[in-house]
Amino acid sequence: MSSSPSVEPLRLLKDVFGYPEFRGQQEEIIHAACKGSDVFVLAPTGMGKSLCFQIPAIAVNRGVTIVVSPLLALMKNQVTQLRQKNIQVCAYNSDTSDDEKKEIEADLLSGNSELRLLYGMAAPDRKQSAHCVSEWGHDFREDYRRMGPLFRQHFSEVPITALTATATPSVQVDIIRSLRMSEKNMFKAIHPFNRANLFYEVRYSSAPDSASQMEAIAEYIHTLYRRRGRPSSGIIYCRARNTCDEIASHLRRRAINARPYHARIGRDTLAKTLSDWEVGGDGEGGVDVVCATIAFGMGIDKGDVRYIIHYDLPKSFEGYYQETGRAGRDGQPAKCILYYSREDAMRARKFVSDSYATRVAKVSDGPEPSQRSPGSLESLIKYAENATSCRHTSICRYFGETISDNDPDVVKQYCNHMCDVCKYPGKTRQRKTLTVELQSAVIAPIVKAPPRAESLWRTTLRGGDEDEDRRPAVKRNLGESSNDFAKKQRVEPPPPLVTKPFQSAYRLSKPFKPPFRTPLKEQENVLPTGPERSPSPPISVPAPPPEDDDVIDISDEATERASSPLDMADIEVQLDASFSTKIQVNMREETYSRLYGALQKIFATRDADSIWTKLSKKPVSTAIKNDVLNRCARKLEFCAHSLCSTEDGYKRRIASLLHTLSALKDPRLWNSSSSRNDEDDEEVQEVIDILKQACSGIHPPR
Ligand SMILES: Nc1ncnc2c1ncn2[C@@H]1O[C@H](COP(=O)(O)OP(=O)(O)OP(=O)(O)O)[C@@H](O)[C@H]1O
Repeated sequence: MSSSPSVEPLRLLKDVFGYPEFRGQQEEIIHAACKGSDVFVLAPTGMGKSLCFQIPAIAVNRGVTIVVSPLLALMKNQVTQLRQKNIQVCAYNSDTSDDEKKEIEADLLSGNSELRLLYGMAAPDRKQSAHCVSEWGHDFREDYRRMGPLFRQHFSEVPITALTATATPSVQVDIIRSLRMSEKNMFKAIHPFNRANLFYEVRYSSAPDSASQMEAIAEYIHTLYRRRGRPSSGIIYCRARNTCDEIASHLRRRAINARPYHARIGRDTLAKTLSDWEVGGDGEGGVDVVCATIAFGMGIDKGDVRYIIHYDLPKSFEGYYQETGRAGRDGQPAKCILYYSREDAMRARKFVSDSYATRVAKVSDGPEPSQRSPGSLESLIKYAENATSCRHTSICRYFGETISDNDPDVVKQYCNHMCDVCKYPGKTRQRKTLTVELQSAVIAPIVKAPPRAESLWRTTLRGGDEDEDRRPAVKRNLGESSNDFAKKQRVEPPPPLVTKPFQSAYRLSKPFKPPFRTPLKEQENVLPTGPERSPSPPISVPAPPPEDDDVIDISDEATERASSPLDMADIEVQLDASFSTKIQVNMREETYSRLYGALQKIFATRDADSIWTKLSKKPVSTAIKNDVLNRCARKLEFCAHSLCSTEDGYKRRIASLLHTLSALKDPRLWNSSSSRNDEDDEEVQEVIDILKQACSGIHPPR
C-alpha cells in the first residue's frame, strides 16, 4: 500500500510541531513510511522517534495509524500532546470509557475514519506494569510475537514501523522476525547510540552507606543550584520503592523540592507529581527532583532534565541507557551519575539471576531475553568497573557498534571529555583503585589474623578487578596527573571516598571467616546428608524500619534471649579483638547476642519445624539448630561490621537487620508465592540464604 503524503512532512514539522529541521534520519524515515515501506528505526533516546510515525500518520491523509505501545503513561502523554495540536487522536485501553470505545469502533468501521492515530496497548488485558518499562523485548515479547502473524494475516499490505532505542543486533533480528516485517520492502535506519551531550560518571564507593550517599546527592544538587543560580530538573533512580521515599524525604529536609514516584503510590498522586515535575526545575515552583523506580522511565520527555542519578545499579544495561536517556533531551549538557559498589552489584546479580530463569521459561522461540538478563547486568557491572575506557564508547559498543579505542580521533567523535574517564583519567582510576585498596587498608593495619583469613579476604576483594592496578600501599593523596587539575573543574567532583570494606560479605562465595572465636568447631556436627541448595522461596516485602529505629538500643537484648523457645546453648563467644577498632568490642558482642536472640524468635513460631525442613531438609537436633543460629548471627554481625565505617552506620545496618529478622517471624515470608521483583525483599532473602549457608556448613554437600 503506497501513498504519497498529502501534506509535506517538513511543513508539518515546522507548522504543527514547531521545529525548523529534521534530526538524524527523521526525514528519510518519514518519507519511507509515507511511501508504504516497512520501517525499522534504531535511534538513541531522545532522538525524536515519535515524530517518525506521527508525521506520516498526519501527512498521509488516508487510513488510520495504530500505535501499539507497552506503556499507558507514554500513550497518555502523546495523546494529550497531539490533541493540543488539534490532531485527531484517541487511546483505546483500560482507561477508555465504554462510550468512548463505542465511538472509536464506529469511527473505524465507517470506512472514512476521522482519526489520524489510535493508541493501543501491546497487551490490553494486562494492566500497565512498572516493570514493563524499557522491557518490551521481554515482558511483551510474547504479545508482540503473537501480534505479528495475526496482524499480517488480516492486514498483509499495511506497513509496519518498529522503533526502539535499545536493541542489540540479535534483538533487532528478532523484532523484525516477530513482527513479520517485510525484508524486501524495508527501510532500516540505524542511528549511532551515542548521546554526546550526556556526561557519564561512575561514583565508586566501597559499600553503599545510605546516609552519606543521600547527603552527597543533596550536596550535588545544592552545588548545581549555586552554579546555575536556579534549581535544575533531575531524576534519581532507585531499585527499591522504600529508597525512593527515603531519598525524597532526605532531600526535602535539605530544602530540595523532591517527590517519590513508584508503583505503591496512588495514581492521582503520581499524576500530580508528574505534572508538577514537568513544570519544575526552573525556580518557578513545581517539583525539581523525582526519586523514582523504573516506573518513571520510557516516555518521560522533559527537555531540560540536567541530571540523572542512579542511586544504585540498574538491573540491565538497557535500563541504564533508557534511564540516562531522560537527561538532556534539549541537546544541552546533562550529567548522569551512577553510584557503584560491589556490594550493590552482588545484590543486583542475585536478584537478576533469580528472576531471569522465570523470564527465559516464558520465551517460546527466538533468542533469550537480553534485557535484565545476567549478561546484560554483567556488562553494566563491567562498564562500571572499567575506569580506563571511555564511557560513551563502552555504551555504544554494548549495543553493537565497533569502535577502536586506540584512535583518539575516533574516541573524540564519541566523547569530547564528556565522561569521567576522559575528563579526569588519573582521578577516576585512582578513585576506583582506592576504593578497592582501601578495603585492604581498613583491614591490613589492624588484622593480625591467621594468614589464611587474610588471603581469603584479599582474594575475595580483588576478584573481578582484573583491569585495575594493584598497589600494595594505600595512598590517601588523590594526586592528579598534571592535566587533570589544569582547568578549573566545571562538574562537581564526586563525594569523598567511603573508607569501608568493599564487598558484600553476605555474598561471599567462599566460606565465611567469622571474627569470633567460638568453641563450636566448623563442620563438627555432620548430619547424614546435606540440604539441597534449592531456590529460595518467594517472599513479600517487609516494611522498612521506621527512622526512629535507625539507632538500635541494645539494652533489651536480655528480653530477646529470655523469650527464646530454644534451649539455648551457652555459647562462649570471643571476639577477635584485632578486627574491632571501628566498633567497640562489647558493642559487637551485644549486637551478636541480639541478633542471635532475634534469630531464635523466628523459630519460636508454630511454623518453626517447617522452616527448619525448608532450610535443612533433614531433622535437626537442638544443638545443631543452636549452632546454625550462632553461625548466622556471627555472619550477620560480621557483615554489618565489615560494611560500616562508623558506629552510626553499624547501628543503622543492625537496626535494619533486626527489623528483617523480626519480619521473618511471619510464615508468609517463607511461603509467599508472590514474585520477588522488588528490591525490598533482598535483605529478607539474604538472611534466608545465610541460614541455608549455615545449614550447609553443618551438612557439607558431598
Ligand atoms: N526535529 C526535531 N527538532 C527538535 N526537536 C525534536 C525534533 N524531533 C523531535 N524532537 C523533540 O525531541 C524530544 C524527544 O523526542 P521523542 O520523545 O520522540 O524521543 P524518542 O526518540 O522517542 O526518545 P526515547 O526513546 O528516549 O523515548 C521531544 O521533545 C521532541 O519533541
